[in-house]
Amino acid sequence: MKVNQEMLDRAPKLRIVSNISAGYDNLDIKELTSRGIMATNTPDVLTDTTADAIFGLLLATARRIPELDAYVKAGQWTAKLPDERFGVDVHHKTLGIIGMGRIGKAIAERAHFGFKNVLYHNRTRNSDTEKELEATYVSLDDLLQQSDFVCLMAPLTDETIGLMGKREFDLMKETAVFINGARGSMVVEADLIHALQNKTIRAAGLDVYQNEPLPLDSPLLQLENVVTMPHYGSATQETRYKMAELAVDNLIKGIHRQAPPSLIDKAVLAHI
Ligand SMILES: NC(=O)C1=CN([C@@H]2O[C@H](COP(=O)(O)OP(=O)(O)OC[C@H]3O[C@@H](n4cnc5c(N)ncnc54)[C@H](O)[C@@H]3O)[C@@H](O)[C@H]2O)C=CC1
Ligand SMILES: O=C(O)C(=O)CO
Repeated sequence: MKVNQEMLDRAPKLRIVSNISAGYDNLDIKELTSRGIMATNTPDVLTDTTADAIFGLLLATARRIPELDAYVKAGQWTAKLPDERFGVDVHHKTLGIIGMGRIGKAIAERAHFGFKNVLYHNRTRNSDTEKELEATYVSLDDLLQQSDFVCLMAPLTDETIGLMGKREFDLMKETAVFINGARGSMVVEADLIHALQNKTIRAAGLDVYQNEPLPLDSPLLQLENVVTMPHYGSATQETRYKMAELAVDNLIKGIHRQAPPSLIDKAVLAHI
């Protein structure tokens, strides 16, 4: 839900907005802070769960697992699997991660022994991750040109909206797979669809979309080289419970005008 000026005008007594998600692109943080309203999110508790899901999406897309599951269940497996159904190797390839934050790093940990190289692009370099996981910092263009798998895991901001468009998909290898575990609006969806339809990239694994739930007339639903998930990254029973607990802790602290554990903009404390 968008929390913007119009909504805030209708809530003059509001003290805190407790978001149950790590991403907070739905919140106007500047406006909230200027009104002395705290804003919180639920990072960390969902990091490994989301990394598992996005890594699973990567494997499923490369090895076409959902398509082959449907093939077996439809009774089409009546002879040797035809070559056209084969997937592509993941091991000993190059993974490029855009946004080496908490979840990006957890994905890099999972890739460390399986991939040949992990490249990353981030707002700032992370020398600990470079040492620990032998990840290499590169420019965005180098990452797009060199990676066999490109995984988007940065936040949606004014800077990252539409980050992946025609120019970026054109830079990717024709054999590369694109994975989006971050936010749909970081991708110009029409350009992604064009790249997939024209096979200028091999495939995409998507957990997030420009419009959610994904509209039934989306061309993405017609493409064999797309694996979809329903914004599912953090969706396990255990993790959703931890997110709810953290959101409640944040809320109770905020109501009592105390600093919540995951306060997004600490500058707000000067206004309360
Ligand atoms: N698919 C899902 O279910 C989920 C999606 N998410 C999305 O993943 C995002 C990342 O989550 P975390 O890793 O917890 O956040 P984080 O804040 O730990 O990491 C984000 C990283 O992206 C980097 N970054 C920011 N702007 C960038 C830019 N222009 N180019 C490259 N890197 C940039 C930051 O420096 C930071 O290292 C969230 O903002 C949310 O949108 C988060 C959880 C679940
Ligand atoms: O936490 C987030 O940002 C999500 O996308 C859902 O868990």
